[in-house]
Amino acid sequence: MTTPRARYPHRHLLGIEALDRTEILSILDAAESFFDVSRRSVRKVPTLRGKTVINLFYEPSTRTRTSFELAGKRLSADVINISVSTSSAVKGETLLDTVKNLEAMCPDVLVLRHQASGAPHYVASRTKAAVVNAGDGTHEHPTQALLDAFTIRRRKGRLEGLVVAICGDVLHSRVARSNALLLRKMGATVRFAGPRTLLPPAAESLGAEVHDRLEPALEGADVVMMLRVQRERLAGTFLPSTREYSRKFGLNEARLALAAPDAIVMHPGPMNRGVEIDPLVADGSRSVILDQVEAGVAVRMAVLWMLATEAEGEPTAGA
Ligand SMILES: N[C@@H](CC(=O)O)C(=O)O
Ligand SMILES: NC(=O)OP(=O)(O)O
Repeated sequence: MTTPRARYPHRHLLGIEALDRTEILSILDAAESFFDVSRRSVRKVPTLRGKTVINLFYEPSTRTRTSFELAGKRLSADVINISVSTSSAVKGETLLDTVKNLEAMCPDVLVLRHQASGAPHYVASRTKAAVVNAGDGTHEHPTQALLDAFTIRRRKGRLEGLVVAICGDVLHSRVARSNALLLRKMGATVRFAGPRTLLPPAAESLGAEVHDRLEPALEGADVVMMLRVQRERLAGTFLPSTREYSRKFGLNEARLALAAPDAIVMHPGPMNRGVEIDPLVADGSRSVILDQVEAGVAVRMAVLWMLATEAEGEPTAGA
């Protein structure tokens, strides 16, 4: 297996905001080279033998935590998972104390999900380990945007010039924010759509068109990305009722017909079936939702490889 030489001059992966186009392409190309190993079409590789990855998750996760674990294991790293509900955080230990204690065990990479926006940035400036943001509050989820870009590029052959509609609870979505940043850097057009109460006030600053109805955003779109209503972050009444939300903002087959004939449907998961997406669409022939999950392992392999080998100079993968 050969992996392209990486161009990734950062010590951490905290957000898409700090990456340029070449660095994004570098990660996507490295992920391509790891794809066969990630799918187990090829035996695992010894690239990160002797390295340690710690997954520290303060919020629930199925896809991100599992795929970081698999990614590390397929690269032969030692991977430790810490679920905060069974850690000493429940006894009152602070985030920084937890990180300092983990650091004493010499991890190379710390993968952190936290409910506070900015938590990975705070930790990154206080630890020797490379930090990966696995989702911080309503801020960023960079590896999700990278795996989404990987999935789109595989299906469409490019990112540049595509029209991507990102629909639903944009306000609370770190996925929407990271995707908008990445897609704009790669030359795609981004449209946000959702009820006014779930659209961020500064959406235009992300370079996105903003619509308070789904239909104009879907018109001719190449990619339709639906978002979950993040009830855990709703601090008040943002929605009249789930039924009305689904009637006005749910993606069904009739609405999907407004998009380009070869449009693909995405969702970062977890889905609320029957709320933001009709099961017929979620399981339909245009859905690439499980391809996104599959891509997550290859993309996270690329990210771990770049960060864990960064200290040793320009990385080239072992095989
Ligand atoms: N799983 C994604 C999206 C979601 O939860 O709706 C996240 O953690 O941001
Ligand atoms: N897409 C995503 O981040 O899923 P999880 O919350 O299950 O990790």
